[in-house]
Amino acid sequence: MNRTLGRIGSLILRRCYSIDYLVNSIPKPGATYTPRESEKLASKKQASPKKPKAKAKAKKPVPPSKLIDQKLLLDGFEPFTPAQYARAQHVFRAGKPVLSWTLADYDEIPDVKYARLARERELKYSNLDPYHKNETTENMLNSRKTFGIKPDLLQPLPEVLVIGHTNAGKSSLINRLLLDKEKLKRQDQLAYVSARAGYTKTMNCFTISNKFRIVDSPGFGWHGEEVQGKMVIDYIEKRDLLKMVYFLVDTTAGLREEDSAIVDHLIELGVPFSIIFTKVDNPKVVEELALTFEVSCRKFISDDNGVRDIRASILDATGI
Ligand SMILES: Nc1nc2c(ncn2[C@@H]2O[C@H](COP(=O)(O)OP(=O)(O)OP(=O)(O)O)[C@@H](O)[C@H]2O)c(=O)[nH]1
Ligand SMILES: [Mg+2]
Repeated sequence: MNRTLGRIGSLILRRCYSIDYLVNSIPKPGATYTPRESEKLASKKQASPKKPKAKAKAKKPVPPSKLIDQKLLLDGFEPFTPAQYARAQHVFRAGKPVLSWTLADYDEIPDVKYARLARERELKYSNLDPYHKNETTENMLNSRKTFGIKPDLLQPLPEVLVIGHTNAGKSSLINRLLLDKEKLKRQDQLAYVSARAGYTKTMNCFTISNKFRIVDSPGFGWHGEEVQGKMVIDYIEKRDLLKMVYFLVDTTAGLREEDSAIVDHLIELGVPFSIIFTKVDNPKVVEELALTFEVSCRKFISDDNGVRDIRASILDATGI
């Protein structure tokens, strides 16, 4: 376990994101928060009598996290330019997500299936002896028939995949990325969310504005099923269009053995991935997580900023 963590810290972890979902535990810009000891020392001058006042003001249903604070937000992620962020927000907000496919078998992905059927057809006609070949068979061979599949589905678009343990928050994240916050009611969800582990049973692919695709996946581990895992692994191993894997780690559960195994596999395959820490609205687990990751996971970002970062990252990864 330690070996894997070390590798994540030093080599692979391209970027850490965390999503504060549902509960707003992060002080909003302009809001007050309780400074940490290090900050107090750093800014002795500013330790003005205003602070107790500020403390008294901070009456929120959920107290601000000790680790996620304004300072961390400020020196948090700056990997993208303001223009990139703005563009990402625009693309996601204006984009119309469409469910393109929902499957439990890699070979049934429309373009994969099409390629297979086309190969089979070619084989069939190439085996015909010249005497039996006629114009019709030639036409069949060269035809761009889609075998009944909507041509749009065959259009190659860059894809990103969301994976993680069951209940890690994959479908929640996808909803959060694709829908406005106000629309996050159950009836408006694109990817169904449930407290029951193992809820998503298929890989579900959403196409956004015909530009790129985001794929939700069934979780592995507790209540996950082998056959579902096979499709996800097939997809990771074979899918040329895959540009980035977003690997979700539920901070309330910590990094599990299964997580380490998948991370190892991603490393072996050389598939680019980013880790997203979910459920960071519990300050206690965040504290533990920060201790575990120490250097590599110092920065936590708020709900909106987190979503903004991931959106920008998706555009970056897909080259949109
Ligand atoms: N507090 C909190 N709860 C969350 C967060 N993200 C997801 N949840 C909850 O966690 C549970 C599981 O969320 P899902 O999005 O269905 O998780 P999943 O990874 O898609 O799960 P499977 O489809 O079963 O693999 C739901 O009850 C969500 O409301 C978060 O950031 N904070
Ligand atoms: Mg799900």
